Amino acid sequence: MKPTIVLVGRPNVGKSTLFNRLTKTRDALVADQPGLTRDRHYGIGRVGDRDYLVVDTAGFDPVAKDGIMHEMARQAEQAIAEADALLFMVDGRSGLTPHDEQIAARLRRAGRPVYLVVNKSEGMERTMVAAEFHALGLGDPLPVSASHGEGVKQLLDLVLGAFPPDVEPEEDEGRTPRIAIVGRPNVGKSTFVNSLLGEERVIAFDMPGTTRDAIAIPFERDGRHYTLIDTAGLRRRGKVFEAVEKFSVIKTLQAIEQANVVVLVLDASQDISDQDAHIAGFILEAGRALVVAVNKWDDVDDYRRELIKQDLTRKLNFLSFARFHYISALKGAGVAAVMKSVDAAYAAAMVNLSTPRLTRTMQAALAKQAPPRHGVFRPKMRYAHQGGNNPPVVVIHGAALDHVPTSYVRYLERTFMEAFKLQGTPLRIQFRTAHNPFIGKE
Ligand SMILES: Nc1nc2c(ncn2[C@@H]2O[C@H](COP(=O)(O)OP(=O)(O)OP(=O)(O)O)[C@@H](O)[C@H]2O)c(=O)[nH]1
Ligand SMILES: Nc1nc2c(ncn2[C@@H]2O[C@H](COP(=O)(O)OP(=O)(O)OP(=O)(O)O)[C@@H](O)[C@H]2O)c(=O)[nH]1
Repeated sequence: MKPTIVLVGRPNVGKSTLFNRLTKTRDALVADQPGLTRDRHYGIGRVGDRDYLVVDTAGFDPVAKDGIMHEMARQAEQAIAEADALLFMVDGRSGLTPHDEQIAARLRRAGRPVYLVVNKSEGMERTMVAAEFHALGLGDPLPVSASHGEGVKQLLDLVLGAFPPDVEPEEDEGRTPRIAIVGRPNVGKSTFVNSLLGEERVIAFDMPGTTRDAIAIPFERDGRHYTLIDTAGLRRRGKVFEAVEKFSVIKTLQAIEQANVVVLVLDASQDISDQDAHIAGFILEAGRALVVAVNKWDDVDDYRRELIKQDLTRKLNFLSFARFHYISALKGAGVAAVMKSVDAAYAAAMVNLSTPRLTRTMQAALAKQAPPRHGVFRPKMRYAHQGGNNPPVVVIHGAALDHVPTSYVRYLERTFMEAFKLQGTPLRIQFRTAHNPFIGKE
């Protein structure tokens, strides 16, 4: 499970600046997807081989009692409650303020590890910066400069060092697909889960409750085994499951990270919102296989159906690798079709691609359309092999591969996906440039 790091501090101390630095996307090519807008408050980060989630509680103000400030405070409270580590940011240039003291008082009661981060401390004497903030009683002040990047690596090492290493579960053949059903509030997730699990067998359903891990519900459908990653603390009441917790972005993101296949539920009776697009963006960034279920199809007329299809094309074009289904969870219509696509997407995400076939496919693509020259360099691609699953990673070896344009990478992605008939999973390409002086010479 990825640790969740939550940034707290009064306005203007540099939270967004640190957030941006901590979530510089792990994969620059993903960030280049047309139409993908990143959420400004929730992000995925990586240092070395460790992933983590970052939440920026911009606007957190424990003093605000009403209006929009109150709503933001409520969201910040939820984030604090779900945090694994809290980074309390203060401003080393303006010094300690009463507002800082109020926030500190709140955080001392949070029952979570708090790191006191003194920002804007570039060019300042370390002991000087730290001195006055010691008074907050939150341990050693940690000087950083978010805008210059100083001290950020050390901070991350300290914070992440407190968590056990994240061991990815072995993806052997005997494993069952892990599925997460996600979507914004009220789109019909619980209804979908009930339709899915209702008449099917739920195998031994125990709830640990105390572990950090999300609850997993094993079930069987048409003779196949799956594990449902729960996003909202589903509890069984009689024959149906219902959510016992409010919608949680953090739990949604963690479920996405832990799943093999994500079912993104959308509401056909509403326009695609920023929140839908942000959740979709995370699924892509996390590299998860995906099936989109456009729900409440029973509730909309032909005109509305046409509109929602246009809206989907316009706003979620970057999900074109996924299969879309138009369903009614309430009537159970389309749920079986969604599960067929889940199976196909899982198979695609876990595919084994042989080196000779990958290399042949790559060579055919090169023959059809060569990568463009970059200055005096002509990229040379020698061979390809598979570098991972979920998503499948194709590693291409060669020379002068640093400047292959995004459009060409997309062309290669499409070529591999079509050649191997991969449906429902994104595919990543990585380049390895050999530093052998003889490679790349004509
Ligand atoms: N000198 C210096 N300035 C910084 C540093 N980090 C951020 N700033 C500046 O501080 C100002 C506020 O930064 P933001 O990241 O927007 O602060 P914030 O805490 O997100 O503010 P809110 O969104 O209002 O909560 C900006 O002008 C930044 O350029 C730093 O390390 N050193
Ligand atoms: N017409 C119609 N209504 C539906 C359908 N699916 C769900 N609903 C209704 O939409 C509302 C929300 O459904 P839920 O399943 O509770 O939605 P949710 O996404 O789990 O909501 P949260 O728990 O708030 O995240 C309920 O009133 C459902 O009856 C559908 O296929 N058609």
